[in-house]
Amino acid sequence: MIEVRGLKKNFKNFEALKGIDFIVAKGEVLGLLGENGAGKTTTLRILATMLKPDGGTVKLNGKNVLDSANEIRKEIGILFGGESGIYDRLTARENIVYYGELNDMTKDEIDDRIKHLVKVFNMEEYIDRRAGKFSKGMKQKVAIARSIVHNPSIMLFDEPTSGLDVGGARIIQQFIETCKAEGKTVIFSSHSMAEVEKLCDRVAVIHKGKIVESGYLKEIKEKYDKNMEDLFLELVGEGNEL
Ligand SMILES: Nc1ncnc2c1ncn2[C@@H]1O[C@H](COP(=O)(O)OP(=O)(O)OP(=O)(O)O)[C@@H](O)[C@H]1O
Repeated sequence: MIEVRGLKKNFKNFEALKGIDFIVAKGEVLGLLGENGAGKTTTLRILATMLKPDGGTVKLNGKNVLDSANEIRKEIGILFGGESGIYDRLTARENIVYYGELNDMTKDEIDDRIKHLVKVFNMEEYIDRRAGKFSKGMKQKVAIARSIVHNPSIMLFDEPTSGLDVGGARIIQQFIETCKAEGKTVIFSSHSMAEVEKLCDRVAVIHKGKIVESGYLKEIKEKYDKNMEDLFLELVGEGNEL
């Protein structure tokens, strides 16, 4: 469960978040939508305890980011888009072990979990090879496996499919569906309306640091009687001049 109420964040005197509210229940996927610079990454970084909020309340599984950051980190998995962040000089296994150790797992716990993840992601052939020569798709799988080595109940994705080809994006989308099926609480940001329509239960649209619409995708689509793309453009006030 994720609860965000009145969340504010300033960078010097620039108000990046001006009082954001949304909730995501266990087993639900929330799509965070917004144009470049709207505040999506800032919101996700606060949820991931990487940035401190300046106002409002942010709770993950009932724990406040301001006083329970260490506990929260054990309950969240983070997959941010762009470079996978996999260490080229380490093998796939070593990359995953390293994250397990960062999450205070014992060697036996890590070994058991890797056995499971290798099967789930078909990594048998390359789990003990150095990551330097891996394809983007292989690196993506290692990055996913690493993000869930500690079996978190909450997953945060920031534009996870940006820059990936169709196959790579499909791996991530299927992973998001698996997270939902396993009852995890999921938030992901995206610029792809097709992806949002496919994966989300709820959406929250951010515009210039404010939520301009949020709720269940189905209800919002009924309310506006529009496809996601037209609806999004109407909400963020773009395209009207065409
Ligand atoms: N560390 C920082 N210092 C100053 N300004 C920042 C900082 N981080 C973000 N901002 C500003 O805050 C605003 C929101 O940025 P944010 O990265 O959250 O947007 P976003 O919705 O994730 O955009 P994108 O889709 O381009 O990734 C932007 O105007 C950005 O320039």
